[in-house]
Amino acid sequence: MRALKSKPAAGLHGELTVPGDKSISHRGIMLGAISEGTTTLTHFLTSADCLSTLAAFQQLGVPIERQGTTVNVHGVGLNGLKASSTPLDMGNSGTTTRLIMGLLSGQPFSTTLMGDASLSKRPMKRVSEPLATMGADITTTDGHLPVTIRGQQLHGVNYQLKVASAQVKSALILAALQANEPTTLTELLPTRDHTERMLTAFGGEITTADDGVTITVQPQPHLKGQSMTVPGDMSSAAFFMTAASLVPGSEITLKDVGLNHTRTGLLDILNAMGGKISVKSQPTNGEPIGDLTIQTAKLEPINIGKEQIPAVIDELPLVALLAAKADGVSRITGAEELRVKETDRISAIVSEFKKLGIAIEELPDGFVIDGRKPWYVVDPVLDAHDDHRIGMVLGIAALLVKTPLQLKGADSVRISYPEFFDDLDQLL
Ligand SMILES: O=C(O)C1=C[C@@H](OP(=O)(O)O)[C@@H](O)[C@H](O)C1
Ligand SMILES: C=C(OP(=O)(O)O)C(=O)O
Repeated sequence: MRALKSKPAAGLHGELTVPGDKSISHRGIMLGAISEGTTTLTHFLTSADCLSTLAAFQQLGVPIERQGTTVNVHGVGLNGLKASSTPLDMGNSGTTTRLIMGLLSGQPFSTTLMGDASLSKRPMKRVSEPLATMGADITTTDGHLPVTIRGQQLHGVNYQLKVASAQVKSALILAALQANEPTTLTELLPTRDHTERMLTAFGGEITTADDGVTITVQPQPHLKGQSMTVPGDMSSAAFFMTAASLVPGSEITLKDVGLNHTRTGLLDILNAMGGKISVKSQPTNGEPIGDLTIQTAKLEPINIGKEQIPAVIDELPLVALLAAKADGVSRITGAEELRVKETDRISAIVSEFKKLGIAIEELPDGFVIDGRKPWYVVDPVLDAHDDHRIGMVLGIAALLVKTPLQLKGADSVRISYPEFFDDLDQLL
């Protein structure tokens, strides 16, 4: 149980560089592993999820060294991975599991993947079924982990995705590299495009049509290792963007945050709600980055629907918190994907917010929140539901009440942001 900091007298102040992006850190290891030559990643995210990816590739025979947040991946090429004699442990990481399923579908050996209790409840058929259309041979346990992948020669397909998911898309892209002909994927909505951008940088041939959702991947067994600095994770910066917007008297600057447009939904939402944010973009030749300065603002309510969800999927618990202090009723719909994350995030947010007396109503695919109703603490013991993002949003919510609150499962922050509570303290 962790005692959470309650309402700070003087708001949040100061400058912070948040840890590296989780999605990009995972992909850096994976693309580095299947490339020729060394890939150096600086500002790599050393959270439990990314370390699950790092350990899995070591087990597949890839030499990888890490010193702090610098990682050297000595690529073995697409034909150099080795079978693991024991199952690969995916820990808590959906991204590791689904992307590896795509990659290993085309390898000349079998692999079994397992994971923790939360990951073992998450759906895997969304990946195994589309991969099967390419000739993959994957057995799941009732659609869940453990999963066994028996590598096959894959063929190219023309496939329409059934969920708006960057993990499913990326699994198919990694499989398509190993197919005997090109693959065309059509997304339901554009989702984060780090795999596409990074694959291009590593020498792959992948194009996205002007419609933003049709992606063509050429088979490409030869990729070349790259050096890259991982941008700060927008999904981690989001906690402090929300805190500074809501806690009176705040002004903070977040340095070198990734500003890829497929990830900046929270920035757009905060702007639409009347948030005070200034963005100083920096020139880069890779992923866009910049510094964000955020001041406290009086917020208007917002309506968010399905089209806006992918660019803010991991920040929706924070959108709920912003709505819980906005001057009116906000409605978030089209977010049923939240039910299949580390926990059912819709039900977790509703039950934890109700402990704070927040006027929130659960919908099958989102929530309705009346920010005009005053909060009152009904139960001071909050629960992270074994979900890092729920734990962190509750750590921010505590800054908005005077009553001391406790958090069960605060250790869950290790999954994406081990230094979260220390970094928050720095700004208080
Ligand atoms: O591709 C990725 O790196 C991720 C994609 C998203 O998941 P889905 O693809 O399941 O939406 C996101 O929620 C997750 O945190 C990371
Ligand atoms: C859903 C998340 O990650 P993953 O799917 O990789 O477990 C997340 O980080 O919020």
